Amino acid sequence: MTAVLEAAGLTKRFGSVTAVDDVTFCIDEPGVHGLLGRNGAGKSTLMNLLTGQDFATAGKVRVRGESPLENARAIGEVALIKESQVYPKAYKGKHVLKAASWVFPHWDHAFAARLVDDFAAPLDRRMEKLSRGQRSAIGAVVALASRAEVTLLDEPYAGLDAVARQVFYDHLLEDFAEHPRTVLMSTHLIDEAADLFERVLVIDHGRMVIDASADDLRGTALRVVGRAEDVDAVIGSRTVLHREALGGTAAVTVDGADPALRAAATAAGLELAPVSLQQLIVRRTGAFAPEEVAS
Ligand SMILES: Nc1ncnc2c1ncn2[C@@H]1O[C@H](COP(=O)(O)OP(=O)(O)OP(=O)(O)O)[C@@H](O)[C@H]1O
Repeated sequence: MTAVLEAAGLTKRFGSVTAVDDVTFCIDEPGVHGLLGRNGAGKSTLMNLLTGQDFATAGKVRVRGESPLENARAIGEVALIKESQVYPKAYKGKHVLKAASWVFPHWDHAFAARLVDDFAAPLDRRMEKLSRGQRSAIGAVVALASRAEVTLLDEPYAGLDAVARQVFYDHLLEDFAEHPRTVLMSTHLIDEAADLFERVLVIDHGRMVIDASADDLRGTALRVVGRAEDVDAVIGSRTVLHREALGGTAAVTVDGADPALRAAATAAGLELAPVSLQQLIVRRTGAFAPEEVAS
């Protein structure tokens, strides 16, 4: 089966900055996936490479088995929605939607009209005059109504308020259920979007540091809370991702959530709590020191 998105040894350097560093991954099933990482980690650069908007310094990228740089036929099957999108000067929202309806063969006009209402997207004003949230609203309409087989969303709703973001999540899940496709979305609002993700790719200093199913990932860490001495005895030599201490009490996030740890913690009367995807990624990427990358 041909992979939908594939990168092998993908590298992009801008002078002395390695924005994407030897990244390899393969997505071969429809699903909504997260591309996460800190500011400057390389997410936008990776998305630009995946959509042929930039050239790789080294490595290979394939979208539905073909190079995005050479495959003009695939243009309507791959959508990249990004906050930094530049529009022709005279373009209004209605022009953006009209152009999108020409480019994307699966464009759904009725769905687009419903989305315009739900996001209160202004269609008759120039794009350059719109607020950040209004521009995001137009982007959200294109992201959803295009129904492109491969949809890359680079912080698509950065300007949207909480209500509009929830509208976006609801529409994405509902429409995805009826029209399965591959969606790769970058966001900094990890906890908010976490339930959407089947798989999570985390990039740090250009390197892919996590590529796992969201469920598996959540099960890889545990927070153990209680008397500091008891907590330390139970966690033993396991890797500590984070530690908070107050008086004699400690709350320790441990890398590893094996049954032995759970049993020992329960027997010691310690409190066990799951670690959210956001906490886990913050702990893992926070602990990823630049020296480790260089070595
Ligand atoms: N055109 C460019 N010229 C020089 N450096 C660049 C260019 N584009 C990106 N970079 C650098 O590459 C690195 C990765 O940037 P990128 O925009 O991909 O990060 P990001 O993960 O999308 O960040 P953010 O979450 O802040 O949007 C950064 O150090 C950035 O400064």
